[in-house]
Amino acid sequence: MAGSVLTQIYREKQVEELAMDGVDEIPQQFDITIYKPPTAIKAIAANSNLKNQSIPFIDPPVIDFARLITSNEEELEKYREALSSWGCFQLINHGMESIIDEMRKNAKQFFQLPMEEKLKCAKSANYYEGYGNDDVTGAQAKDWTDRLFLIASPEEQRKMHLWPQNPPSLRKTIDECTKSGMNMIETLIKIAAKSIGLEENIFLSKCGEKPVAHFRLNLYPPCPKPELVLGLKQHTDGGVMTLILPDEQVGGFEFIKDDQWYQVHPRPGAIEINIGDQFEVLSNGIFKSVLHRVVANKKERMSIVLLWSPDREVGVGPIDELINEKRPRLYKSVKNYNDIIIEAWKKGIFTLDAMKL
Ligand SMILES: O=C(O)CCC(=O)C(=O)O
Ligand SMILES: [Fe+2]
Repeated sequence: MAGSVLTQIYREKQVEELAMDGVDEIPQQFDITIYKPPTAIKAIAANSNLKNQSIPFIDPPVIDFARLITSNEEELEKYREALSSWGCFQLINHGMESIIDEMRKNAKQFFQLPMEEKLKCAKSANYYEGYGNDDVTGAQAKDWTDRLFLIASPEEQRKMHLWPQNPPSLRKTIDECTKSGMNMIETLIKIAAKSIGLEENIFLSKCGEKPVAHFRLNLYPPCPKPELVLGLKQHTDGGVMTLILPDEQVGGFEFIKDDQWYQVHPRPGAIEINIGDQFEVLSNGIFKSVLHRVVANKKERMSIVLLWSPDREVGVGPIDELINEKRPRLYKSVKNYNDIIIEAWKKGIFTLDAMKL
């Protein structure tokens, strides 16, 4: 294909190649001291100076899935607190251990392939799916990461030419991981409704027939000057819930709680779950979408992420049951939240701010 020949000749290097070149100086386009966060993000990230500040550790709530599904009162209370005050939690006893092992093995094998092989799935400049770095405008720094980003569900929306053929089991593993991850998230969404005294299908029934799952394999190559870059800039996830398989050896995930950044020690065996913007919108602000980022490191780090979003054709807004005199409607209703996310991501503004009435 002529397009791919051009990509081979003119393409920018992937972050992994910069890391392998052994660059001493961070290329300007990654340098967060040159490209400052846009205004909206500046206020909240005022205390986010990475150079001179050590970020305190915190352990987000640990939720036992096996206990949660039996409607154990204590677990439900912890879960409600995680959804409404933290925006993130760690899920244990989830039953996904073997597929997670398989997924991590396959993801690692993919990133270890020669660049030429990975570039068979290269993303194009103006569209997010495929293998490569993210798109930014001139106003912000690029993230120190290479990722494979795919729509994994519904099946008919998959773009198979962007799905790697190597390692040979990767496609099947992503498929299985998507199916069990989506089931898990849908169960968690039901229990979230029950935890605040609502009928269990109340949120899911507003998300349409064909929820969307985005799948991301993130590689954060070793960085010679981690204090000058971010692995992934501060953002909220746009969907309802996100399932993250963090690197169990190398930390880097940080999030904001009560206006303070915290870092998390990866907990072996746990799945990290984030609440996304559309759960905050559906719950009229009761559940909190968590602002988070990934810092860079001198060591390589890998994470695997599944983002669950409503059907694109469905308008998502606060549910009637959570709007009343005491809690007036906070957000408008929109379709195609993904388009809003991508535009906001490029401009560096918060998507939720664009949703406020
Ligand atoms: O790498 C991580 O731990 C988090 C990744 C993340 O926030 C994302 O892909 O949206
Ligand atoms: Fe995220």
